[in-house]
Amino acid sequence: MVDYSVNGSVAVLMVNNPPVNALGHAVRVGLKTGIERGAKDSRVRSIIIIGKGQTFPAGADIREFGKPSKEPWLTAVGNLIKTCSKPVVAAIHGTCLGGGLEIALFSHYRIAVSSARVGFPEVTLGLLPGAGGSQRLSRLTGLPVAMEMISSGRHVPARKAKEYGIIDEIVSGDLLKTALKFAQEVQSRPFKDRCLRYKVVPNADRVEEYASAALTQVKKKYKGFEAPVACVQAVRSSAELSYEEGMKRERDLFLQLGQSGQAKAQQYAFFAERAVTKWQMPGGSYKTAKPLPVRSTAVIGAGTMGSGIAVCLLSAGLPVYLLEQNEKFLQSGVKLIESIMAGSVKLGKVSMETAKRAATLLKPTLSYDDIKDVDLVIEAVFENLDIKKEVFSKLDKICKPSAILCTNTSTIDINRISSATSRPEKVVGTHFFAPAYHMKLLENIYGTKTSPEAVATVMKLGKTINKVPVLVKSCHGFLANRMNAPFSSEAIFLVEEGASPQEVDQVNEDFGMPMGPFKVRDLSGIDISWRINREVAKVLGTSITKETRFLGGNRYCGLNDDFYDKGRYGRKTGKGWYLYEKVGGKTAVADPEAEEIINSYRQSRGIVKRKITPQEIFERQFYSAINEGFRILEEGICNMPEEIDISWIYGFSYPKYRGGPMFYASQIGLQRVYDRICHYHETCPYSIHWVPNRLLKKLAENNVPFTQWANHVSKSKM
Ligand SMILES: CC/C=C\C/C=C/C(=O)SCCNC(=O)CCNC(=O)[C@H](O)C(C)(C)COP(=O)(O)OP(=O)(O)OC[C@H]1O[C@@H](n2cnc3c(N)ncnc32)[C@H](O)[C@@H]1OP(=O)(O)O
Repeated sequence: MVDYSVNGSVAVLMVNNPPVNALGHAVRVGLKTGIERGAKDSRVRSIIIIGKGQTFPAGADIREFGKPSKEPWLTAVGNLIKTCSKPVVAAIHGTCLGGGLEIALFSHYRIAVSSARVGFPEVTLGLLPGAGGSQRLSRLTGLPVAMEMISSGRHVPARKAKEYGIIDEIVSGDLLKTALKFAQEVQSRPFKDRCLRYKVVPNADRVEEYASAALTQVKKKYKGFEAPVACVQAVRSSAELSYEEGMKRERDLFLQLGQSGQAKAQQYAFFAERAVTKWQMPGGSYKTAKPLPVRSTAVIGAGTMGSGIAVCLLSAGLPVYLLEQNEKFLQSGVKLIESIMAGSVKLGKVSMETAKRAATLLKPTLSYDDIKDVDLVIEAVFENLDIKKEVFSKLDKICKPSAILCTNTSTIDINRISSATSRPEKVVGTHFFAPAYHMKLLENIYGTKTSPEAVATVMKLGKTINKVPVLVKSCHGFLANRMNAPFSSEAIFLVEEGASPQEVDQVNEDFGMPMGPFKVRDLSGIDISWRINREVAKVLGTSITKETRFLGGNRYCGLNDDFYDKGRYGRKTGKGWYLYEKVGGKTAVADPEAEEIINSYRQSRGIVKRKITPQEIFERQFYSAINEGFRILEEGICNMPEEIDISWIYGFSYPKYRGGPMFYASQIGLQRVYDRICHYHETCPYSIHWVPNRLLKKLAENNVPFTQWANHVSKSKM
């Protein structure tokens, strides 16, 4: 795990633990032995620590967290480095993160190649640097930088790290050769004062000012997360306490966080995000299917979604033909793209260089002929089967045979769309979430005839455009919207029965959702949900009237329609479920007129308003969604609960510190969740989504641990 060799007067400790050289137990033992050996070796006058392969150690081995820790601990290894009688040089490439950066900061010198990145991402795992990083970084960088770096987990590029004082030298050429030269040079220099423990924290007298600014920022930016606050507190103690006391304070905070449910959930989410990349479908998987190259693209439809999708492709450096049916729509799409790009530059999300290049890559057009040679097309026209089929029939005639034809449908079965082409194997769903340039989920959907090659192509595309792609099998609503349907319907039913939109939103926001369902409805537009309901009715061969109480055998609430009839479409009209300060405003306040609409709706239908508890609000929304999640698993729409959880985290901004709805259910206990679902099945009749799911029942009855759930999912279609 750590290879020891001597080159002239320099010992080289090469960490060899692919893929990321994580500092698991064997590596810690190897480093300890290597340092002790180097210290004793009479040939050796300095020591290098370097990573083999793609990176310097990228942190502790996260898989060891939660298990009994085995000595030597990282701090003990670090203390050996720090007190070594010979100077130790950390030679950094790739990602020097977490425990890796701890090792580097214990070393006496740090050199790095310019492409390297350093950081303390522990906070993203619900933790803080646990081997003294919060005490040593501030001594190098000062308090504000240390507080920001540690509470954000940001990866800092080598050049910036040099500016901060973290890296001593940026080097070029072969890292080992340069490091050997550097390690020889430092042999004649005194190095005891290189030990960070003896440095004073710059501007320690301003700690109160820095800490209060940092705390205000993290509480706003990472609302609900415990770790960022603890990170600031740990760095703060580096200025307020002695080094030893600060180390103890950091340790206490680390242990507190480690025992919290948040850390467990965030570490689960880390591995879940990686698990979903290992997709499988009938006839192929990430192991067997090869993606086709995507060098050019087209987006059909320059509305809000189409323009947002174009921004994603352009930002990744892909040329995009933006196709519309008339000049007016086309120009409005181009303007929207320009304004999204300008906004992203202003927020520092996109560099000016990328924005300028994007402008040259965008090719607005009205002609299908222009897109005949592109490698991949994404259709983003109105959510209507007939219109989509018309577009796909044209694409089939025009596009080259190898082109991948994607649809950004949010609900329609891919098989119904691909039937309009002679090449259903090339048709795949790529469902973006609004706003497309911001939300990270890309729900990729395969139909019965979609080829693994087409899936491999869109899974790779997702990564290229910096999204988190999740693969699901086609069905109405797919994974995310299918689960969101009961969640969202229950919110309206709760208001119909007596809750206020504010009460429902509050429960959701207290749980950690960034916005309650009624604020979301106001944002996306009440007219949009009105129209979707009509489309659903049309597909079911019926229509919606004031008397409609059931739709497709399910309970239906017409409250949304009453708001629509009053022209209250949400933010875009300045009023919806809430009142806004202006048309397009963002500040939602309760509105007596909205309350009046709700009251008269209840009166006209003889509904007697009742008091609804926050617990009922929570359970009816989240447990109905969880029940649907189990149905999705049972039907093989996805293969593992991780795919559901990641879809909620990145598609609906579900709080990562709760892991996702399925993980959350496992923490509550499946038997309890199942019992409550049975209760609502009895007390809330007429909603198919309350029929208790069989898979859930089976897993609950057999007390199956979360990690085994996927084994009970139907794999018959693989
Ligand atoms: C007393 C306690 C003292 C100290 C506390 C120290 C705490 C820590 O160090 S916490 C860990 C801090 N480090 C991180 O959080 C880094 C996590 N990793 C990443 O961000 C990325 O993996 C990467 C930037 C390092 C590389 O990205 P990429 O090239 O895209 O690869 P993948 O993310 O797909 O990862 C490949 C493979 O490696 C597994 N993996 C990555 N990091 C770790 C890790 N720290 N421990 C264990 N395993 C790790 C990852 O799961 C992938 O595995 P699979 O191929 O099986 O999916």
